[in-house]
Amino acid sequence: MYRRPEFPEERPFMTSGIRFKRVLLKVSGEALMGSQGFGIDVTVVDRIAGDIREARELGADISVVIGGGNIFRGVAVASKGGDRVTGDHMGMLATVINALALRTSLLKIGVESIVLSAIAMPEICESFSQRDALAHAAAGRVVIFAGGTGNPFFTTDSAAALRAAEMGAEALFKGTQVDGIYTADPKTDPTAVRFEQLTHSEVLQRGLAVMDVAAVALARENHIPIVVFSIHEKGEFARILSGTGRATIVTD
Ligand SMILES: Nc1ncnc2c1ncn2[C@@H]1O[C@H](COP(=O)(O)OP(=O)(O)O)[C@@H](O)[C@H]1O
Ligand SMILES: O=c1ccn([C@@H]2O[C@H](COP(=O)(O)OP(=O)(O)O)[C@@H](O)[C@H]2O)c(=O)[nH]1
Repeated sequence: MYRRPEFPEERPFMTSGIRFKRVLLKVSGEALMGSQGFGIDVTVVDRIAGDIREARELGADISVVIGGGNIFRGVAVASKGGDRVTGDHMGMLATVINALALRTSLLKIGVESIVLSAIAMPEICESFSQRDALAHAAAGRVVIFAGGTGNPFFTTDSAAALRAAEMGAEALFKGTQVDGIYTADPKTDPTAVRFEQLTHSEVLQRGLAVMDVAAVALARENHIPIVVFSIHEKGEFARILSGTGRATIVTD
């Protein structure tokens, strides 16, 4: 039977009325490029950092897994006949660049945070261990997980489900380009209809491709709800935590 790990110094549950106290936020890499089409738009990163601060002020403990799609995806190498593993290594390095940008934006607004990378690069940031991650979270820091799972052939969605389980998160928030899960990809199918609520099994059975299968299966196994929402809407993260806001919630 899976048991949620406890923080070393568990803080009392705040009576702030939020839906989830301990949250893992997955931030899409693609979202960070804003309208530029590539790389990092600092104004977007600053805005997302502000959203994280706002959610913390509601009483939520937040940790973050950050994507890398604004800079590099491994499939881009593989699709041109290159080596997938090398491409994935490049993609994982991209997530570290994004993590450093987010930490910079959080520090600017007075939110203490730390980058823990699944790939050791001690001159740049700390290396991931569950023990350290829990200790930093207990000390009130926003833990930013970089480097995905540290393994090729995975995605940062899978890393988000993995870290959510390791952190004992009560929910995995996927902040992405769309405001929920639809019957089909709303970017390509204008007739797609949005769901308010689904089960993990329904997401998998219907082949709803907003998140990869491995990530949804891992969240299902560990009974972690998934909340899909638009990372582009300022303040939406806090609104959903408060019980309003627009999202699709995936539960057991
Ligand atoms: N059934 C669906 N409902 C919602 N979005 C979907 C669906 N199928 C595909 N998508 C697409 O999945 C995208 C999110 O996945 P992905 O590109 O991996 O995002 P991220 O960069 O946030 O990890 C959405 O932007 C959307 O275009
Ligand atoms: O555990 C992981 C996580 C990510 N990646 C690589 O890093 C890239 C960027 O991550 P992702 O595509 O998940 O970023 P996002 O879609 O969230 O921007 C991926 O395409 C993979 O090449 C990987 O190899 N292993």
